[in-house]
Amino acid sequence: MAPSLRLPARAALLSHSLPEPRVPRGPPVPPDPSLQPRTPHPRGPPESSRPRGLAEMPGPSSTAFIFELLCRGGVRRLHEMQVHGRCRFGPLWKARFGPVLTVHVADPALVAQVLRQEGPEPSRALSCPWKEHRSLRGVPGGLLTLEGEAWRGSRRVLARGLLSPGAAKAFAGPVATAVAELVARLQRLRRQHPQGIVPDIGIEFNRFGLEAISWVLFSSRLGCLEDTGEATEGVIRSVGEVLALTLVTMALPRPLLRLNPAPWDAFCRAWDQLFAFAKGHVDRRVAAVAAQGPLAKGDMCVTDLLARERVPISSIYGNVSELLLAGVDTVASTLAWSLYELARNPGAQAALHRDATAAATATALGRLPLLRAVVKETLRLYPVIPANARVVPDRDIRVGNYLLPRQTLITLCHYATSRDSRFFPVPNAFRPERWLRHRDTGDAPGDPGDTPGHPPGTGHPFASLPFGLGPRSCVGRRLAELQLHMALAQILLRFEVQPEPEGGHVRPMTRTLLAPAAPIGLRFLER
Ligand code: HEM
Repeated sequence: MAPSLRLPARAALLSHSLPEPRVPRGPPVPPDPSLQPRTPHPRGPPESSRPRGLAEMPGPSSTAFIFELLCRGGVRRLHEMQVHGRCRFGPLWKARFGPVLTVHVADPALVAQVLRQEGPEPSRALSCPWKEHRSLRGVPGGLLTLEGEAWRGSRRVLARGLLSPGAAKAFAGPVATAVAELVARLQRLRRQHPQGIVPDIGIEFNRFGLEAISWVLFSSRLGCLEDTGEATEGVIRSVGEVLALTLVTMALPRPLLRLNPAPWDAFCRAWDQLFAFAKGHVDRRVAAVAAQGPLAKGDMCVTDLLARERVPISSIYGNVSELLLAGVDTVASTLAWSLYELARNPGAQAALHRDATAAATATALGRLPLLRAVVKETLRLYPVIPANARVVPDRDIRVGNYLLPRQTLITLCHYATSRDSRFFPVPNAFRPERWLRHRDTGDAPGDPGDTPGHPPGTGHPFASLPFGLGPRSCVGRRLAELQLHMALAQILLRFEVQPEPEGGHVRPMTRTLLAPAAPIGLRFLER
């Protein structure tokens, strides 16, 4: 079990004493000019006694920022703009994203300050296109968009089903089947190519993500990984469109959006398709269970859990639609980046293959310290959610030298903090060993997962927070880690993975999530 998932413990951790940020130790940090903040503050910026107001905070002018976003492709480079913003303005700056003013926080100690002061019902946004879609259609949303008491009710049920210690066990069977189908598909695809190349592994991992999450949500076997699985491509496309259009619809000034409603219409259509798909499968499952009689606990999917708690059917639709969105590309991108890096780092791949071969059972496989370290390092370099958000609760809060008024939107710059050379020496290098202890014992207390993203000996506990933290953190974390660990281990047991000979360097791009900017092609050699 990943101890970091014990929610009450983590809530207590947040409200009382967070581990003091550690000053980086170890070898001197080679300078990385592109990533150096204007003023280095290993323990966070020093605070003056009288906090300043928002008006005094630095930041780009609104026109310059909008120009950068819309005319110079900045929406796709938002993650890089975090790094540039920190270099130019320091660890706190303000900018206008569309109609909304947001304060960027790009220092782990300041991220800790924000999270320490969030209330029991944290909010990520006052308004956003996803919420606008729900209110336009008059349908309830799910965990991603609900707030307050409604959020708390759904969160309680879903956390019990997805984050409790038994959750991973309950989903291990379906995930193992999906992994076996993925490996078989990779084998078929590699045989179709003279050099054993699969030209776009992202698509294959999207299919895997949808197959696994559909089983977990509604016990539906979709057959996404079979050769005839094209029927589900529409769902994958809809997820992609929602993600691609979210930031555009958010950043475009409202008058422009009214003049050219095409992006907004396409965005709503994509969400409608996801809701329709989810509704079909929820209805089918509810009818099947009604006909079949009471279920054993181990046979329950998320739809069953929500129905058992008498959650209204429209809220079940909203919740599973949003879980569907959250569960496909997140896992797929992380798998793609992990294999991309392992293909380019044959030493790490060979070490992981050695450990995986020696593991006697599937459980031992999932607990391999190096496997967990590979996933942590991948998520440090490519945090799926490069920027998270929080709304200041109903009172002003102090962050660094500034007093942020209630309801201010805060952008937590996770991409910038997780590539900060003060906390991760040679920050752009893939080095899973940063996360290993000398005598790493996997899941024992004190595992790096215990504190949020804290590599032993160097880092800062808030420098890499790929699943967020606190009561609003990722509810799918346990399921995601299960899928990532199982899929990576089985792929590496079966294949040696090499870069595509003609393939170049693939950069990340922001598409709401951080995704590969070009297809990742890899060569799979049978072991
Ligand atoms: C590598 C995979 C994943 C990563 C890195 C990831 C990351 C995140 C992050 C950073 C957040 C925001 C947390 C916060 O605000 O503190 C989040 C929220 C969420 N994630 Fe994930 N996620 C992943 C996979 C999944 C999966 C597989 C599911 C579905 C089962 C899922 C469902 C959700 C939901 C519903 C929320 C909103 C939680 C709430 O507001 O209460 N995620 N995720």
